[in-house]
Amino acid sequence: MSLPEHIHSRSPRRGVLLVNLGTPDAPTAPAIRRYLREFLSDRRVVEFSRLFWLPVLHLFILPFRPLKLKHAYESVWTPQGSPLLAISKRQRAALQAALGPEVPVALAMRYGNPSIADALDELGRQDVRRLVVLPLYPQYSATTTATVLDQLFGLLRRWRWLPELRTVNQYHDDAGYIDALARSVEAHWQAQGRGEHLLMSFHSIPLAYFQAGDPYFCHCHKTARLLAGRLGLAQGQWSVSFQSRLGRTPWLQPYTEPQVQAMARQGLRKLDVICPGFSADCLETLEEIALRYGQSFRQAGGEALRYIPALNDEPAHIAALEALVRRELQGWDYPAEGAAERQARVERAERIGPLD
Ligand SMILES: C=CC1=C(C)c2cc3[nH]c(cc4nc(cc5[nH]c(cc1n2)c(C)c5CCC(=O)O)C(CCC(=O)O)=C4C)c(C)c3C=C
Ligand SMILES: [Fe+2]
Ligand SMILES: [Fe+2]
Repeated sequence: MSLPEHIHSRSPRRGVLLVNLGTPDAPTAPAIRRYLREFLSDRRVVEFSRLFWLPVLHLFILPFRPLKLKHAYESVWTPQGSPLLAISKRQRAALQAALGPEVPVALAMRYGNPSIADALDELGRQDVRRLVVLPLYPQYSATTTATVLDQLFGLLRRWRWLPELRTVNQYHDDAGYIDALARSVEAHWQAQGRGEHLLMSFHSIPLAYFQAGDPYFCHCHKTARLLAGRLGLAQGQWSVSFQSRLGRTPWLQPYTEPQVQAMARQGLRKLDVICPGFSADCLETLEEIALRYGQSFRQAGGEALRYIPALNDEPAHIAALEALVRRELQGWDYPAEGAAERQARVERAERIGPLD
């Protein structure tokens, strides 16, 4: 007897959810304030006791920081909006093209818009029942990857019929990712000549989080080692630093800005800087590194800090993301079993018998 066709021939629809950090809706103080309020109220990001932190946030940060950040955001804003969102949309479209229309790809931001809630609804409407979630953070951190998953699982608590889920935890040592980084450095060297040193700058996190077990610092160093190896760089030709710290507690070191200044003072003229932890260019790369630290480097006597763009929607990057997603999708892609295979399996189970 054979089973009716529909029982084994149609498998549930698969889909992909890309998630990045998020960015304000506009380069204005109110929009930046809304964004920072959501971001900096996240307990995964700021672990201080709420009793201490909420008054500090609402009295000392939210009234002032948006006014300062407004100019920074204005300096990088594009006709398509915030660079982070504009680039993320291109990444989504490119990955959608690579995977084909059978596997819908949605984009969400952990803070701000488009929200994870909206993206989940969109995937639900497309009848997706098997979902691969790819947070666009190559190095795992509780402050980034984990909070994306917290938010996702929190939203799903209200769903009756949960989708099957696979989550990509990190891809800091993935061959396709390292290869895409190496190609982008080589393309930069081709176009502008080789700098005297390659600085790999990652977003910092509070030192206490590392000491409590966050693997982020180790992931950053492994990415850097693999990239240097792939580029054939010798010791002294490359180094690692950490940028974008906030507040007064110690964060992962060495800090990028003093590092860049020290290199200029030691006589370095042309410095190449790459930020491998940022899958898309954003305020922290375009304004902080390229503009601000570029200036600090020149003021300290350097000639040029050459920022190497993030992987963005480079074909090698999209190919790497596609491979990560396909690896997860493949487990759901098993071929339907024929009658003979099923019979063989039943006989094998009978030979083993009940193990009482
Ligand atoms: C206060 C704590 C913060 C932690 C911890 C943190 C970790 C972290 N952030 C990124 C990636 C990005 N951060 C960006 C901006 C940004 N980050 C923080 C604070 C922390 N980040 C703030 C307050 C801001 C806003 C800007 C500012 O106030 O300086 C961005 C850019 C957003 C954009 O709009 O372009 C990214 C991307 C990572 C990867 C990370 C930990 C590993
Ligand atoms: Fe950040
Ligand atoms: Fe910053």
